Amino acid sequence: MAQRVAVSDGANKKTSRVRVVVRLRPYMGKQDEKDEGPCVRGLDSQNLEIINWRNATETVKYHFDVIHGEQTTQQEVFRSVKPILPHLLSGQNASVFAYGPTGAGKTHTMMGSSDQPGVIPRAVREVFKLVKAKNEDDRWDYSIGMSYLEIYNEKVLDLLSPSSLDLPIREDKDKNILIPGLTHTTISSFSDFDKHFVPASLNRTTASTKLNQRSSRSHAVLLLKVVRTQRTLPHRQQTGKLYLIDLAGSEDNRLTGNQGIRLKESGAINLSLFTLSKVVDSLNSGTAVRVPYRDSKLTRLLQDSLGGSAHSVMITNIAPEYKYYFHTFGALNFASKSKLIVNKPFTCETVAVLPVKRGREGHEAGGSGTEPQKKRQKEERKTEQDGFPSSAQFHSPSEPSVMDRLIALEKLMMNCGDKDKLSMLKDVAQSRKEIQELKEKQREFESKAMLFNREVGERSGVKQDPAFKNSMAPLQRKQSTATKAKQQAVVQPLQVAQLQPLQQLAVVRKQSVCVKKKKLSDQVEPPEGKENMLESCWESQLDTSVLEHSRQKILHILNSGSLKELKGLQQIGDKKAKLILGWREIHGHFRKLDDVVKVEGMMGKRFSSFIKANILSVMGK
Ligand SMILES: Nc1ncnc2c1ncn2[C@@H]1O[C@H](COP(=O)(O)OP(=O)(O)OP(=O)(O)O)[C@@H](O)[C@H]1O
Repeated sequence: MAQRVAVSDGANKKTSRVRVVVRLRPYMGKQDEKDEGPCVRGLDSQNLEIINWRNATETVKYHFDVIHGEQTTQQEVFRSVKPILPHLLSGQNASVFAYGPTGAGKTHTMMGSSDQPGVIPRAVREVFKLVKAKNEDDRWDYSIGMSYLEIYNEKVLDLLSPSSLDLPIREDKDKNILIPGLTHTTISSFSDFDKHFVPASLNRTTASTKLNQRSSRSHAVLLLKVVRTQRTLPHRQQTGKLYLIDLAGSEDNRLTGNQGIRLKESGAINLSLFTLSKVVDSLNSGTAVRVPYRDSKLTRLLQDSLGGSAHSVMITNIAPEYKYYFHTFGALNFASKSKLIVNKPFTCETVAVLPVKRGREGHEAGGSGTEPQKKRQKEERKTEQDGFPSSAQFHSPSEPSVMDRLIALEKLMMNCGDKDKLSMLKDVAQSRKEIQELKEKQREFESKAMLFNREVGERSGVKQDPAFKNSMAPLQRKQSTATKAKQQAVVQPLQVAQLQPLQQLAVVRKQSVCVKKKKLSDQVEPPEGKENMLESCWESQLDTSVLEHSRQKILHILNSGSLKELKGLQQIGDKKAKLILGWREIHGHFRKLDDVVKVEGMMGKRFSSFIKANILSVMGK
């Protein structure tokens, strides 16, 4: 039996945060989807941007430890994992897990194929290499063992012993997570590992869905244990555990076409991933009384590898296609939260009273030591101290209302119950439809604006947030070839003209009512007595297409303008601009200009005066 030794090594107190790596896979879908362009793209080795779902002219930018673009090789991805592996040899835990939507490349990243091996085979090979190097000049003996399990429908199944039933997850007095009855096999070389791993992987539950022909329906966890024992008395023993986890993908059943058993699996997958996000939330908040690890088998198992004792790397896999958009967005938000978690590595050490058993087959029998629970729980809740910004700061949209909207959406997605989440997904689908309609309107409006600009020989310019400036073309959805074929009209990119200052718009009026520019601004506040006449007939004197154009311009500012842009409208001060932003937060977009009456204080005369002042102002300028 091994006796536990308390570890009080000062060096072990240093914190280690979860490294977050994002991998964008290449296009896998149809040509049509490729023609639309990506909804997300890397900007450099640490930053990426994704289209803002509420306003396609904006993008949301994230900062991560590493961004691996579409062309990244398996070897390059492994470079993000390699540095944590040496910790195993000194009794510390480590974990690597792949997270992301179904079909985004998690299994490719973790398992890979024979010609493109993924993180798991590479990590195992590296651990053997490290041990070999140590063995030559060390005072310790090393042994490596493996376990392999899947969590399917909230059941823990032993992949090395497929006939076994659901296994319990236990915790020892030192908060080590154990699975009594789980096969633990000692392995002596990489080929020995391969011999067990390859057939066991075939036992994993997979099925075909609309999004992925071979979709993992379970979370697969490979556990690699490195035990080192001192050659001389007192035969100290240290155990380092490495979890390599290929999570099942987060799913949208409308996209996967799941029904029956697939739907049930999907429910279990989404629920456990949802719990994982709640755990991340609690760990980040630093105030949670209870981190809900126990709410799912997955989080229970990850307890000592996330926010616990391990060095962790999370690889977030994302896909470029628009159909993955909301899952990609969710995955990025989840990933940016994980950056805030602080792990406290520690050395897990025991004293070997009896000689170490080196049997080929065994069962996980007990824990190896950890530091006291209270101290660790306290440490788990601490947030990152290393100067990285919070998730809210990572979202760097160009103005606060957008950021608030994103945070609100994120909170809703993360905090609502499973049932609510489904209705939330419906809402999101509805919003998506509305965005599409709005975009159509915007395109129509922009092509008109372009036409006007050409007529008056004005040059159009694109307003761009300096923080987002780069040499790349703006990220925007293009029409797929199929849609293009259907549509006759020439559509200008969304960015053009949409964010132009009002001044740059052309003024086109009916010849009969052509009023000089200066006079127009006078008309905003008409002389007494003439107000009624102007109230009733000013609109009828204007060219209808110009009128409509101006209305659309104002509507666009109302729907997507920042606080500053809203305050640039006539008769909108700070308070009104905030009320408009607030209305947008709750209700979304104004469908038509007249909807602005729904904003507090914009009824009756105020409304007509607001409309008139702004239309005339747009035209006058
Ligand atoms: N970086 C990549 N390069 C080339 N092909 C890739 C890459 N990433 C993924 N693929 C391919 O995309 C498809 C889906 O990938 P994969 O099965 O790894 O997704 P997944 O995220 O594990 O999905 P699920 O959660 O449904 O299991 C596979 O055919 C895979 O080979």
